[in-house]
Amino acid sequence: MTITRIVDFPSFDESRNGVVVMVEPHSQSEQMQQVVYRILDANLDRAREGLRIVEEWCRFGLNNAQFTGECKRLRQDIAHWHTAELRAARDTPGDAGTDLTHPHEEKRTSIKSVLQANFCRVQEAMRVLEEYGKLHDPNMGKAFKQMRYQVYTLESNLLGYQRHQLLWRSRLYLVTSPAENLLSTVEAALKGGLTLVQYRDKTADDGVRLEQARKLRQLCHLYGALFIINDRIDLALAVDADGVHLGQQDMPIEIARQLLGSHRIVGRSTTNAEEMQAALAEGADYVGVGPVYETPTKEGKPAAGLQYVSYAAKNCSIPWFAIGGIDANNINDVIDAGAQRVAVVRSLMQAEQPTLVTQYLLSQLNRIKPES
Ligand SMILES: Cc1ncc(COP(=O)(O)OP(=O)(O)O)c(N)n1
Ligand SMILES: Cc1ncsc1CCOP(=O)(O)O
Ligand SMILES: [Mg+2]
Repeated sequence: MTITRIVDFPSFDESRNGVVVMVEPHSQSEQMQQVVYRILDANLDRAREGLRIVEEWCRFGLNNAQFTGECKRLRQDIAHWHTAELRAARDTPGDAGTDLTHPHEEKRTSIKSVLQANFCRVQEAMRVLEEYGKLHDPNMGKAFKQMRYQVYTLESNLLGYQRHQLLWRSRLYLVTSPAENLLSTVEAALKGGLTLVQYRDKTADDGVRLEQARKLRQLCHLYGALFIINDRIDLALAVDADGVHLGQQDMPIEIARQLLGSHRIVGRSTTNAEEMQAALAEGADYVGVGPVYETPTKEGKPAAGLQYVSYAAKNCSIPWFAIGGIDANNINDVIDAGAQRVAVVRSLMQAEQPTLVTQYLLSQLNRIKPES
């Protein structure tokens, strides 16, 4: 081991595999400045790279000029701070952190997890830039604080946008009923192409509901499907669901919005024209239309009939799902009355082969041209 000079920062001595490094006779403050520059340089790169990854999805995946533009502008703002002075401090071979990866970095299961990980990376880097930036230039701390909040807003807007896009694309909606094989049935339907699931259990204890909702949310997100909770805003928040479904006897939409914000989905049941107009005026994201036929799943509730389906087809400007007694035998009658989307309970929950039934129902619904 060669020791030329004891420096003021022990970490400098230990930074290269235990070998004490030759240190130029810099002053303590010059050495400290180099360390800060290296931190800033590394985190400026990290923030720009993370944003670039998000930007590529906004551009090629979503084809969305607004989100792409926001990512690009943020990258340019970051680049403005990446001066030659900071770049000159780079010392990649001497950086003990370059080989370190987290197991999660190797394993991303969906676009969503790629985006989440990279938003997190950008936000962390910006927090570092905010704190260490203050030592370099007082304006740098302020600038990165603002940018970090802009990134939080971008993330939340992007998530909300993707949720609503998927809602509009969804043609089939599974509303669950209590079952021993709840998870495997839902998974089988997801394998058939289902993209929208509502957890509905009117009798279980909250502990059970919480556990099942958590598992279902994870499962749905693994398959890229939306996960909605029936009736309970608190449960939707507790499990970070994509939204809530509220009936006429449940919470007002306005309260749901206050609690869930605009990025989560709020659905409303409607049985007649008046309820539909109210749901539209109150800002529902989608409505249930039915029961189309009488059904044991909603014992005692009179059928609204196919006339109401036709009314919805002519008058509803948001996604709407015909519900109640719909199965593989009568789905084409419902489609002929004007439905482009349907919700079912028994047809899938009691199916022997939920994957095949999902595929069949979707094949019928996908024959209809999407609304312009
Ligand atoms: C998609 C969809 N439409 C209607 C309903 C019924 O909701 P609600 O009237 O609140 O009755 P319950 O489901 O709570 O018994 C629904 N759940 N989903
Ligand atoms: C929850 C609900 N709301 C109106 S009809 C209905 C139940 C539909 O169940 P099924 O598809 O088994 O007839
Ligand atoms: Mg309800």
